[in-house]
Amino acid sequence: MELLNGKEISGQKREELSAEIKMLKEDGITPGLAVILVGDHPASRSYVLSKQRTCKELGMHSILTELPDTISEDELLSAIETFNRDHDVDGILVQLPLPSHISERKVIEAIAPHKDVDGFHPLNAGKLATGEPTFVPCTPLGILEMLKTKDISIRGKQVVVVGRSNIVGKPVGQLLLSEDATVTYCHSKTENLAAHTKQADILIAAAGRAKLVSKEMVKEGAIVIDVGMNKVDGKLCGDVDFEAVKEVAGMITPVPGGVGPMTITMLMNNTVLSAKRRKAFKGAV
Ligand SMILES: Nc1nc2c(c(=O)[nH]1)N[C@@H](CN(C=O)c1ccc(C(=O)N[C@@H](CCC(=O)O)C(=O)O)cc1)CN2
Repeated sequence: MELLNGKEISGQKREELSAEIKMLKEDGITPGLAVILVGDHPASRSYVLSKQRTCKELGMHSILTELPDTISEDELLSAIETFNRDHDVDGILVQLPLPSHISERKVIEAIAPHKDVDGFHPLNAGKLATGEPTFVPCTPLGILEMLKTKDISIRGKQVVVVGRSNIVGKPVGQLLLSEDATVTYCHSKTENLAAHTKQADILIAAAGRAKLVSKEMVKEGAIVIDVGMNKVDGKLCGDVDFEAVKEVAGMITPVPGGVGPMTITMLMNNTVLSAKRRKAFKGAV
């Protein structure tokens, strides 16, 4: 079994991005990311600070707007609008989840699609589904980056995705379909889950249920990607029973240190992509 080390792969990708950012800055463009955090959810705060820190390390411009969880939906929408109009901002994201009185859909739809570096706007989700170039959500893009870095072949392979969220499950299946995989989606209503997962050459667990995937559900030699972030007895654990599954998997991502670090790196990737588009646009006018 080989461990798919997200920190290591992330580090390599960040070096590439750093060189691209240097070139953009030489042309007078500093990639800029605006992050909006609503409320004081400790995990969200820690992810947001990590995004800011990574921007700084890579020499990018970063703005953090913190808003109280009592903020109205309209006030949040107008904060987004300010960044939509700011020419120094290439990427905008609102950290999820949001308080229950705010519509996630309205918030995502308020972000200008050309600055939607999370890739959650329906226009960008539609482009991904129809195979057009677009911002791909960061966790799915990070998974693809890991597979490609490790020269894991995708074409014709059986990919089973457990989970159907708009952030991970659906887009990762679409992304790997565009890489010519044969994709099966499973979810909480799937009958005989193990019969499906056992077929997987690449198994992606993104259901949000601790240790859902047991050793018996995995084919010998399979690539197992764990997207789960569950807290059990105060300890972070994935959707895969890591200790047992590592005995049968060919390669496996740990939690922490697997897919998580890739998510933030691919956010930087998408912001750099957006800045490159700004540069191309500037050159064209
Ligand atoms: N607007 C968004 N909101 C959320 C997203 C997102 O992509 N956009 N994804 C998640 C949270 N997230 C990034 O925002 C994220 C989650 C986890 C990690 C990570 O590196 N995890 C570490 C462990 C961290 C820990 O100890 O708690 C790991 O797996 O090694 C990075 C980013 C939901 N919201």
